[in-house]
Parts: sequence; C-alpha cells; structure tokens
Amino acid sequence: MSLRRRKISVIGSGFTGATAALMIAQKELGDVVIVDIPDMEGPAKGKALDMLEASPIQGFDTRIIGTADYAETADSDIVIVTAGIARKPGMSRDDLVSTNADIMKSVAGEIKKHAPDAIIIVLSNPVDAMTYTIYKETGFPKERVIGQSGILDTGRFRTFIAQELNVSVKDVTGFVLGGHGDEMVPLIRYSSVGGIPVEKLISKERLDTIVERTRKGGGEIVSLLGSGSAYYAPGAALTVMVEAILKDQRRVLPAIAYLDGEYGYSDLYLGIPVILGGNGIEKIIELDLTDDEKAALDKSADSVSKVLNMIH
Ligand SMILES: NC(=O)C1=CN([C@@H]2O[C@H](COP(=O)(O)OP(=O)(O)OC[C@H]3O[C@@H](n4cnc5c(N)ncnc54)[C@H](O)[C@@H]3O)[C@@H](O)[C@H]2O)C=CC1
Ligand SMILES: O=C([O-])CC(=O)C(=O)O
Repeated sequence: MSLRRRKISVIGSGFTGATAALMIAQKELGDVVIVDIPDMEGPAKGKALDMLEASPIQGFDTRIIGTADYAETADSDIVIVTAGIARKPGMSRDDLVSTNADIMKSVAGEIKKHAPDAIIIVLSNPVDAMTYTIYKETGFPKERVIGQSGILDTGRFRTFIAQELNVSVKDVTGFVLGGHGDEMVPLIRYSSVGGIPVEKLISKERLDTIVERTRKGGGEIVSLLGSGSAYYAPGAALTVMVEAILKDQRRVLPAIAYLDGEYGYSDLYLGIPVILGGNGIEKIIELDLTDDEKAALDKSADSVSKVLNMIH
C-alpha cells in the first residue's frame, strides 16, 4: 500500500487565502501551497514561511509553501480560488465582476493544466458567477466545482440568533439559500435552537431584523474594516468544506452548486443545501419551499443571472 500526503492549493495569498491556508494547516488537513501573481510572490512566500514557523510552536505538522509558480500545485486534491479584488465601502460584490472574471479565466487555465483531478472551491466574488466561470473555463464535472457562501452566511445567521437568545452557537442551526448577495434567503422555517424551531423562541420582528443583518453581513464587515472584506469567517467556512471533502464526511452543508433543473433553475450556480463528501457535491438536497420562499429564491436567482449575463 502506498499512502501520500494530501495537497491543498490556495490561489491568492491575500486576507482570505492566507487565513484559510493557516486554518487548514492548523487542522493538518494536508500540505498547503499558496499561489499568487509574480508581483506578490514575496508576500506569498513570506506568509507561508511565517505560518510554517508557527507550526512547531502550535504543534501542527504541515508543509506550507508560497510561490508564483502554478507547477507547485501539481496533483492538488483541492484547489481553493480566492484570487481577485475585494470590494471597498460603497461597492457591491457585483461591481467586482469584470475584473474578477478575467482573473478566473487565467486561474482556470492553470488549474486545468496542473491539477486536472482537483476539486475546486471558489470564494472570489461575485461568487455565484465566478464559480460558474471556473466551471465553464475548466470544463471539470459539476460536482468538482463548488462555491462557498452558505456556510459563511449561515454562520452569521447562527451568530446573531445565539446572541439574541444568549445561548451557545453550537446549538443553533440555520439554512441560507440563494445567491451570495443582499437578496439571499435565510430560511427561518428550517432553523432551530437545540431542535426547537427558532420561531418559537424569537418574535417575528426580531427575526426580520436578524434576517436583514445576515443579508447585509458582508457589507457590515466591509464598513467596519474600511478597506477590504471579511476573512476569518470565510477562512473558517473554506476549512470546513476542505475537511468535509478530504475526510469524505458527507456533511449536509449549504454550498454553491450547479443546478440542472433542481429548484426549477438550469445552467445556474446558486447556494443550496448539498451533501459534501469525497467526490465533492455528492447530492443536491431539494427542499419544499413555500410560495413566499420560492418567490424570494427566484429574486435571488434572477440577480445572479443578471450578473452572469454581463460576462457569458
Ligand atoms: N464568497 C465569499 O463568501 C467571500 C468572498 N470573498 C472574495 O474573495 C476574494 C479575495 O478576497 P481577499 O482575500 O480579502 O482579497 P485580497 O486582495 O486580500 O487578496 C486577493 C489576492 O489575489 C491575488 N491575485 C490576483 N490575481 C491573481 C491570479 N491571477 N493568480 C493568483 N493570485 C491572484 C492578489 O495578488 C491578492 O494577493 C474577493 O473577491 C472577495 O470579495 C471574500 C470573503 C468572503
Ligand atoms: O462582503 C464581501 O464583499 C465579502 C463577502 O462576500 C462576505 O464577507 O460575505
């Protein structure tokens, strides 16, 4: 029997890429390769070395390198795409579309060349459209191209519910459907605290406020930071996805998946619940939606389609 170490490549050594790389290394999920453009090779190498020097102190045993050479990503099990620009206060995620679509095209070409068997997780915004772009440009099977939004959005929703009730976040579950924009659809009906439907514990007015704060959660961090966007919670969300895949956990999580008729949409990437395991998206879970929920999801899907029409 021959065993080999797992390899996770992180494209983009900025805030989200570096944070995800460190969290993945700390959990010893595999060796980590951080890739950036030639102009940013120094920072990519510097961050990787700094993380490596943390490993004896924290006691994790992971090889981490920074590079501008995509050849180092050869045979990656997973490639995470965080390359691109982030928004500034006053901008929407959709304002990033043309710059980041061009970056996705070049990144997709490199992944196809060097890591043709990898599962790709896309973070770059606007993430539903960027995941679609990576899917089209690589030609990889749909179950191997996945976008991250729902774990983060659900994480925000769960945080606000736990704060409201002054209970542990561990006991709060929630589901957020739809595109990663202000029209995302937090599903109250499927959210619970210790198994108790959240509607039994929090008033409708307070829940409406929590839903609105969740929808604008990314913007709240952008305004507070003043430049750039969130990275700790996004890094944590990526790490959960990597772990679910590499350990074939078959976790039930929200993720951005290619829809081919599911929920009534075709040829669209959108956030929905999936089973995430060793093959990537193992299954899309279709939930029954009320008319109001479906109308809200249609609105969110529409705004993703509009962005896609700008680039495809
Ligand atoms: N889907 C989600 O939930 C979230 C998405 N994001 C998005 O993730 C992206 C990255 O955000 P940050 O890390 O904060 O930005 P950042 O600006 O800190 O880092 C981006 C990095 O990508 C690099 N890059 C640009 N072109 C590249 C290429 N062709 N190959 C390799 N690297 C390249 C840049 O040099 C830079 O180091 C943004 O588009 C942001 O909007 C951020 C948080 C959450
Ligand atoms: O808001 C942004 O631009 C970054 C992001 O997607 C998030 O934090 O949800």
